[in-house]
Amino acid sequence: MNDTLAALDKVLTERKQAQADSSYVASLYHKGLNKILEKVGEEATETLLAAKDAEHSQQYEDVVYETADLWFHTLVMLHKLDLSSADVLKELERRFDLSGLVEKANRNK
Ligand SMILES: N=c1c2ncn([C@@H]3O[C@H](COP(=O)(O)OP(=O)(O)OP(=O)(O)O)[C@@H](O)[C@H]3O)c2ncn1[C@@H]1O[C@H](COP(=O)(O)O)[C@@H](O)[C@H]1O
Repeated sequence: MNDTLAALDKVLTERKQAQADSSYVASLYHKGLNKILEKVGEEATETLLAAKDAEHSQQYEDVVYETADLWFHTLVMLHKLDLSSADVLKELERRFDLSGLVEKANRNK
C-alpha cells in the first residue's frame, strides 16, 4: 500500500478518540456522517469545476489540489463507516487487469 495512504489511515483511526475541538478530522467525526457527505459533495463539485477550467486554461495545479481535498474527505467518510483506503485498494486490485467492459458485464449478472 502507498505509504502516505497508510499513514493517513493511521491518523484517521487515531482521531476517533480525539475531542471535537482538538482537530479538523475529529470535528468532522463529531458532526456526523451527513456533514462528512456534505463535504464530499462540495469537494467533488470543486474538483469537476477545476477540471473544467483546466481544459481551457491548461493550468492543472487546482485540479490536483481539489482532487486531494476530495480524496481526503472520502477517506474520512470511509473511516466514519469503519472502512479504510485498504478496502478500496483491495477492490481496485481485484479489478486490475480485468477489462472494464467485462467488469461491467459481471456487475449486471
Ligand atoms: N489531508 C488533510 C486535509 N486536506 C484538507 N483538509 C482540510 O479540509 C478542509 C477543506 O475544506 P474547506 O476548503 O471547505 O475548508 P473549511 O472552510 O475550513 O471547511 P468548512 O468549515 O466549510 O467545513 C480544510 O479545513 C483543510 O485544512 C485536511 N485536513 C487534514 N488532512 C490530514 O489529516 C491529518 C489530521 O488532521 P487534523 O485532524 O486536522 O489534525 C493531517 O495531519 C493531514 O495529514
